[in-house]
Amino acid sequence: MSALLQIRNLCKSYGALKVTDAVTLDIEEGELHAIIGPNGAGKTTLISQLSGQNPSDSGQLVYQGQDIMRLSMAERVGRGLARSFQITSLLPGFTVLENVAMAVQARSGSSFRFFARAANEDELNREAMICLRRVKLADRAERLAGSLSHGEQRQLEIAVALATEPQLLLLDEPLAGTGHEESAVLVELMRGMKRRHTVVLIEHDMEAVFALADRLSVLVYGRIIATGTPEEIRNNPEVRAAYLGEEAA
Ligand SMILES: Nc1ncnc2c1ncn2[C@@H]1O[C@H](COP(=O)(O)OP(=O)(O)OP(=O)(O)O)[C@@H](O)[C@H]1O
Repeated sequence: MSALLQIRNLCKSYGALKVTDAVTLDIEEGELHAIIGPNGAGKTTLISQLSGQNPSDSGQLVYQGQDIMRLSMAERVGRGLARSFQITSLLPGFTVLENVAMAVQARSGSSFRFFARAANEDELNREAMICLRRVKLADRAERLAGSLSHGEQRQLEIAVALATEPQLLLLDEPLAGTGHEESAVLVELMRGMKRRHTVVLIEHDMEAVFALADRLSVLVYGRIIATGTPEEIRNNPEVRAAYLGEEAA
């Protein structure tokens, strides 16, 4: 069976700087695949190329057997490939529930036009509450998004992404800036998402990455130098030399 997402020779340069250098990788259905690498290795750029936010110079992206290279970000979301957006894309003056309900509506598009207005709103809120329960934020539904703690805002970002019903979810540093307790909540949440969603995760917290990932790829200067299980990556001499060092032993 072919992979859910096939990445072939994907490239991206900024002027003379080759940020994504012929990346070839298969993302298998149901796996949590972490992409790790030093600062500036090109991880965020790669995720942006997968989501369609950032156009690629060349290469191939085949999702569910179809070429998606030329599809816009919205079209990719429509096919089930979504990125969790940074906190800056949350609407701080709207409630937590409203933030998620808007994402449900964006995904559902015209299918809600046939409902009467009140029924439409009830249905949107009902679906939004399901997403909030999944990220353990149901009790914050009526709070303004801007009043949430940093960790809760990261949970909300994930709820907004889940509202688009993604099959493949791209998560860019969901633990960044979170404290110990907040990060434990988010790790549990990601563990709960495994299997149900295929996840590509970028994360610097190696403890979390090695605990969660089914497979990892190591990106250095825009090139994938290794892909394997946590055990294989931990014991790979090239990876240890280039990135993990002795601390991951
Ligand atoms: N819009 C841009 N214009 C020019 N250079 C860019 C642009 N975006 C990223 N870069 C450069 O591309 C390289 C890769 O950046 P990127 O943010 O993808 O790396 P990263 O692995 O996600 O880093 P970090 O772990 O620090 O978040 C860096 O050298 C960065 O300065």
